[in-house]
Amino acid sequence: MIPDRFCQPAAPVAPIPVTVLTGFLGAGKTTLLNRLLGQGALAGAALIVNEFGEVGIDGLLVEGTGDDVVELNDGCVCCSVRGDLVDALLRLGERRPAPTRVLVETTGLADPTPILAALAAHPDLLACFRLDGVVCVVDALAGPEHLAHRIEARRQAALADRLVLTKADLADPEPLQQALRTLNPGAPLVPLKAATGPALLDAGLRDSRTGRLDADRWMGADDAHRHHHHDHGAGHASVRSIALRHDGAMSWSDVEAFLQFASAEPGLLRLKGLFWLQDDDRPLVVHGVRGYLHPPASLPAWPEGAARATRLVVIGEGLNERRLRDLFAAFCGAARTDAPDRDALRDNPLSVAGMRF
Ligand SMILES: Nc1nc2c(ncn2[C@@H]2O[C@H](COP(=O)(O)OP(=O)(O)OP(=O)(O)O)[C@@H](O)[C@H]2O)c(=O)[nH]1
Repeated sequence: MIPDRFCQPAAPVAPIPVTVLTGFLGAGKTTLLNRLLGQGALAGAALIVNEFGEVGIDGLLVEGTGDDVVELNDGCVCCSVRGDLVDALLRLGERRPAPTRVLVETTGLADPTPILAALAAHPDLLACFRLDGVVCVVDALAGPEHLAHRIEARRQAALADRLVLTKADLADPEPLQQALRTLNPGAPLVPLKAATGPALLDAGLRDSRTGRLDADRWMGADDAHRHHHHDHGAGHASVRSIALRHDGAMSWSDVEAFLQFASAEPGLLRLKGLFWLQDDDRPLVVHGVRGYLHPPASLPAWPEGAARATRLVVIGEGLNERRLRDLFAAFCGAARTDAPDRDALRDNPLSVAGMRF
């Protein structure tokens, strides 16, 4: 059984979903934001717009939002103004009526991971907010170049739950689509013209409008493709996502041990997954950012229509895919002949280091 400390009681007030909108410089984040505002998809939402420079230009470009735009200028949310971001979120959390959603637009150079880490680990933020998803805007014109040469651009795209493709009118989008399929095959790719609230928001495990659990939306539906994905572009493939799946139930101690090893993997940026446990018919949701593992939480039941299976997505930089797969296989009881099994790993945790590189 899972220790009680991991079973979270139902929150008395529904946490406010937070969407992180990211994308490299000039990719079209503000354009997308204005499109969503024009459609009314962000009614009742509050926006936090971050940009470099003392004068908040983006705040002026966001149309018709009145008081609900908080500008964080002169720094980047992922580093110098992270404290300001936390303060801005906490103030929004105290507002009554509470915003229906908060959308944080990052600067084009931001690494979204520290923002996700703050949402996962800051106790006051955890009480009011939940990360709904990361939307990343990528442009067909400059995107392939940025993905090839800028680590920030690759991080943003790899961490995304939804990718929005812009400037397909200016350049053939095929090279960009190919690069994204390698980097993050699980995230749906939505053309700007088709970008709507339903296509981009509510990317979390629970649909905020219906309260329904939807594992496919959360994990990215293209599981099969990702499962069989191999590293094609060795030169620039250092940031990427890896999917793991096991169709049998696992013991809690195996899950715990696997998570301990996996969250210590160098280069880990994000880990999300559902575990099927032997002694518990409720799925266990796990969410990790960098080395921090959010306390696993049991859902009341399996999402309707979802097959019972353990499914994980691991996103990271320079991840050792082979070692991760071997670790996962070991704790699923399916160790490969030339890799240590779960008992060997438990007896001698250092043997992880000895696994193939
Ligand atoms: N032709 C064309 N232009 C676009 C498209 N999407 C965005 N743009 C233009 O690209 C420029 C940059 O778009 P923004 O929305 O300001 O990009 P951003 O990501 O917010 O930019 P930064 O805040 O500087 O990082 C603007 O001139 C947009 O009008 C598109 O799909 N097609």
